[in-house]
Amino acid sequence: MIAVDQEYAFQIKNLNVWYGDNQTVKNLSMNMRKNRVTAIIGPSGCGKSTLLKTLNHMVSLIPHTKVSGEVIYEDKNIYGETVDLEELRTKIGMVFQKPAPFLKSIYENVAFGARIHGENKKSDLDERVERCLKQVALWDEVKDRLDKSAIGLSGGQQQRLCIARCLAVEPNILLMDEPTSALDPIATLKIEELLQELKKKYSIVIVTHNMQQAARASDDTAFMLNGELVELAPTGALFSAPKNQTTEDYVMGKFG
Ligand SMILES: Nc1ncnc2c1ncn2[C@@H]1O[C@H](COP(=O)(O)OP(=O)(O)OP(=O)(O)O)[C@@H](O)[C@H]1O
Repeated sequence: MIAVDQEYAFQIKNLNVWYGDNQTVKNLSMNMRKNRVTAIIGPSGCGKSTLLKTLNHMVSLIPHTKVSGEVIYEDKNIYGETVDLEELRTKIGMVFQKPAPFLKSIYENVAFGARIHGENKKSDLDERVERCLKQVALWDEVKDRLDKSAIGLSGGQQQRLCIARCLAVEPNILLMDEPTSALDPIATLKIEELLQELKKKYSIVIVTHNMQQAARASDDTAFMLNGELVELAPTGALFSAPKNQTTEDYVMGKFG
């Protein structure tokens, strides 16, 4: 019987990930709180994205990958028990670095997710599309052009649309892999503001290169180095009074 703490969206225990012979996550244990934004920071190649991809089992789509240890989500170790991967990836949505809307209308990008969730009635679909676009603060900007191609939106709008598409399938977790790295500062701030709204309903894990972003937008921050977790702390504490000297050097910009 697994000890599940309801406070946490994920409990990770002794997690190891290998790509072939290259071990990229090393004996990593940490908990990620529900309805909080957890930021994962660390230098390029330290394993941030790999860690994120273990959380929705995406890592197992990559050939020659091996995972050991536990990721407990809800009441299951998703690496120890049979899990319905389709359902898992519905409940744990993912937003990528480069916004990649479908080559469809704005409406269809969101309705697509809703249909997967089994919604087919036009009035219900309309209602859900509107609700999701409002959740990402995009509705007012697009309500008069819902039938126009999503590709005509700005990068920041496209990224908010991709988040709305995730929300349409009713996840409870959002994983974000450097969601603002392709965006300008204003669009970036909009997404960061959005996170503060979304965390009321969802648990969010964000990988970021941008330490200011972690400091501004997250509640907890995990600092990784060479596949290991160096330090996990409430964000204010990690940046102002890190316990570990290596964390301090990193957040002071001395390396990375
Ligand atoms: N599909 C893959 N196949 C083989 N090796 C991989 C694969 N993806 C990542 N790696 C390797 O695993 C290590 C960790 O990569 P990962 O992308 O998780 O790091 P990261 O901290 O997110 O890096 P970045 O900040 O540059 O995106 C790197 O050495 C990388 O080259």
